[in-house]
Amino acid sequence: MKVSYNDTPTCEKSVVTIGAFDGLHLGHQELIAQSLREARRMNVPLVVYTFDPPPKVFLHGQLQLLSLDQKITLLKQYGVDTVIVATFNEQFMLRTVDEFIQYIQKLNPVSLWMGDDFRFGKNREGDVKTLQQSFNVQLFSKLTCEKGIRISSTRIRSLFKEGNSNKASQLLGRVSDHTNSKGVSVNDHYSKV
Ligand SMILES: Cc1cc2nc3c(=O)[nH]c(=O)nc-3n(C[C@H](O)[C@H](O)[C@H](O)COP(=O)(O)O)c2cc1C
Ligand SMILES: Nc1ncnc2c1ncn2[C@@H]1O[C@H](COP(=O)(O)OP(=O)(O)OP(=O)(O)O)[C@@H](O)[C@H]1O
Repeated sequence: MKVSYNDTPTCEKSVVTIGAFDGLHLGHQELIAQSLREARRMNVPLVVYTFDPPPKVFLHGQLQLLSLDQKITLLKQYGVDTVIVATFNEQFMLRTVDEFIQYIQKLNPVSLWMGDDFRFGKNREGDVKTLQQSFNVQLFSKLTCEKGIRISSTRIRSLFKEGNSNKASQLLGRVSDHTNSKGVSVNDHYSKV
């Protein structure tokens, strides 16, 4: 797997998915598995474009579920071909919708895979409709738990804060414990992924 930091390589063709993917929970895993199936069907690489730190960690000081190294290790295990890591900071946030679209265009995506709530660009001005003007966007239905509640990084962070690491681990699809004071994950066991 290739990892590219703060640089968007040029691809002849690709399938792309974009997001913070903090925790790489069961919903993220489904989205990546579906994107990977499509990439294999089209015989093109799967590119995951992600942010470090996750925007909600940078902007709102939320608990970080996975370090960058852990996220990269898992993405490799899932069979992703290329990961692009964008350092998320004040400077990156100023990039406009058009600038970001130009970066993604370098990947020549045959399709972009994401949930319908994806936002991007300065002041979060871009959304899925904006992307649809330039790309073939495949919207992915949100995976829910058995009670019908959407699985999200936010929900998993809350579960850890409540001390419910069993339920959090269930939604992550692997055993994980967040017991240190900085909220950086410890004791992650990848064997179940
Ligand atoms: C080029 C770019 C600029 C962004 N600028 C902002 C911003 O000004 N304010 C903000 O709250 N989020 C900003 N974001 C973060 C997005 O709102 C969002 O968190 C990110 O695209 C990840 O999507 P996800 O949270 O669905 O994984 C920006 C994202 C990108 C790609
Ligand atoms: N439960 C889910 N099922 C399928 N796709 C999901 C699910 N949750 C998020 N996604 C998708 O994964 C990509 C990355 O999402 P993101 O990193 O914002 O996850 P999140 O769980 O919504 O995080 P947060 O709760 O911090 O907003 C987006 O395209 C998003 O729509």
